[in-house]
Parts: sequence; structure tokens; C-alpha cells
Amino acid sequence: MKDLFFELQEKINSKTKPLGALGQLEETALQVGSIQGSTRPEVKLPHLVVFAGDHGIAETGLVNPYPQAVTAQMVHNFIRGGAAINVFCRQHQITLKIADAGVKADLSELHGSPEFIHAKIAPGTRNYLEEPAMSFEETERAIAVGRVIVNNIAATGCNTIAFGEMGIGNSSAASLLMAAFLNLPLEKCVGRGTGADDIQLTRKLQTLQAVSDKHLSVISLRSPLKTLQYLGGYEIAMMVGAYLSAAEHKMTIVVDGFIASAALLVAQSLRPEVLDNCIFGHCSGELGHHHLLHHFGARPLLNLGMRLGEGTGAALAIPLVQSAVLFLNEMAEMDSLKIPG
Ligand SMILES: Cc1cc2ncn([C@H]3O[C@H](COP(=O)(O)O)[C@@H](O)[C@H]3O)c2cc1C
Ligand SMILES: O=C(O)c1cccnc1
Repeated sequence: MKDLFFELQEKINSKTKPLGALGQLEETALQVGSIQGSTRPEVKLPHLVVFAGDHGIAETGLVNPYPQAVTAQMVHNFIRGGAAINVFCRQHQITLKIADAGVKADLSELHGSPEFIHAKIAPGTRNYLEEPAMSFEETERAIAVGRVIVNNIAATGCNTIAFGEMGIGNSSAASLLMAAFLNLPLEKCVGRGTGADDIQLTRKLQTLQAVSDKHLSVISLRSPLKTLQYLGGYEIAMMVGAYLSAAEHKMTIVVDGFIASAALLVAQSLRPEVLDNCIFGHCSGELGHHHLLHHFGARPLLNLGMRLGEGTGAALAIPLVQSAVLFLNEMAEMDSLKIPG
């Protein structure tokens, strides 16, 4: 029996085009075929889940240019359909779900909305300048809930998924996780987030250095779950569970920007094979993302200087994944051409 990878490569090479001429779309077709174990892969019912959660540190204003209240305001905006991620999901017919993983506001008026998933672990994390962001039990529960959310989506027949996030202050959690998991100095991991100016960036870096120093004993334990518990957030932990479940369901996972990639670092350290299912949607403009992509050995599909989060970079890349699958299934083969001579 021929090896699937070889069969896929042969099928790609037999198409009516010069060898390799569809560039990265060819690698994408090869990867999606391998994930689905098929030479006729399909993109079925693509979904995007935005996980929202608040961060205790954001109440101090030391690391975030925008106030914490924006997280809840944006969740309302997602449900009204007015955010960037709504626009792109509508454009590309991606089903959008918004999960309240830990927003510090009463969102009960949204509970009836079909897009809304009530999954609140707690109203915001603790300030990790003072204590661990989450309890260990909360961390494990958030991961478990993330798994259930994706299990339910898999049951609809979806085989292609992306994860976004909303949480004022979460670029800080992502930077801390990156520094801890990759054993890097914070200067290489801390960027401007929503647009910190030079003074705000210096203060953000100093603040996060203090957090990192405080929790050094846990960080040096090199326990992925403990590190996540101390430095992460509810939306990040839920995304970790979502990645793990999506890979188990043999879904194609389209990875978003800096924060989504930091969550993937945690998932990777728990289950390295998750990476086989990941297609990297874009390179974010956030400092550190380039380095993270390099760590994953990833070549992102897009590089538009976007630095928004919400899953927007992944949403824009999903049509490219669809194009990869369609050329594989629909293009004619070379031997169908009547070449004279
Ligand atoms: C209006 C608005 C909409 C957003 N959508 C995503 N983010 C993004 O910015 C936040 C991370 O940046 P930081 O760590 O600097 O707070 C996250 O919520 C992220 O999704 C937004 C931020 C704002 C202000
Ligand atoms: O790349 C991201 O995910 C990102 C960058 C800046 C702010 N929020 C998200």
C-alpha cells in the first residue's frame, strides 16, 4: 500500500500546473490531507470560538493601555455582530461562538443568544503581582470546559476550527507564558499589545519582570499546568483544552496570533502531536510572535501586520485552507491535457 503522504504529493504533482507552482497552498493541501487521512480532504462547517476572560493585573492599569471594562463591552459587541471577527466570519461563512471563560461582568442577559457559551470559571483572574492568577482546580476545570466546547462543535460535523480571544491584559499573560516556556528574557517576549507607548511599554516590562521574579520557584519547576495556573488566564486555559480536543477529533486547527500561539505553547508541552494539526494563519505584528512561530517551525499563511487578536488572522486564513483543498479535489490532471507532439 502506498503511503498517504506519497499519494498526496503525487496527486498534487499531477495537477495541470508546473511542479510546486501553488507554493504554500501545496504544503497546506498536503497537511490537511494528512490530518484527515484522505487524498480527498474537505473543509466542513468551519467554526471559530472566541474565548473571553478578564485579568486581575488589568485593574492596576500597569500593563494595559485600555481599561478592563472593554472586555465585557467587546463581548456585547461580538453578540451584536459589530466586531472585526464578526465581519470576517460573516464574509467567509465561518460559524462564530463566543465563550465567556471568565469575564468580570454579569453577562446573564446574553445567555439566550445562540452564539454565546456560558462557561464562566470565575469573574476575572487574581492579580499575579500578588498571587497565582488561578487556582489549580480552576485551571484544570477551564481546560476541561474548553475540551467540552470543542467536543460539542465536533459533533456538528465541523472539521476545521480556529480559536480567538478577548481579554484586556492578556498580551501580558501570553508574554509571561512565552518567557517561561521558552526560557527567554522578557524583553524578547513583551510587546505593545493594544498599543502601549514607550513609557507604557517600559512600565509593562518592569511590572511583568516583578511577576516573573515573584513566581520564579514555580516557573523553574517546568510544570506546564502550574505555569499556566500562575501566569495564564481563564480564556487561555480554555483555549488549551480546545486545542487538545480539536487535535483528538482530527480537526484542522487554524492558529491566530500572539495570544493564541502562547496558549498553543502550553498545549504543545502537554501533547506535542497537537502541532501536526495546526496551520498558522498569520504572523501578528506583536513583538514575540515571529519568535514563537520560529519555535513552532511554522510558516504563516498571511503577514498583514495585524495585531488585533479575536481570531481575526485565523479567520482570514481559512479561505486559503479552503482553496488548498479545492485545488486538490477539482483541478484537472496533466494527462488530461492534449499536449501536441
Ligand atoms: C477595543 C478592543 C478590541 C479588541 N479586540 C481584541 N483585542 C486584543 O487586545 C487585548 C490584548 O491587549 P492588551 O494586553 O494590551 O490589553 C486582548 O483583549 C486582545 O484580544 C482588543 C483590544 C481592544 C482595546
Ligand atoms: O496577535 C495577537 O493575538 C494580539 C496582538 C495584540 C493585541 N491583541 C492580540
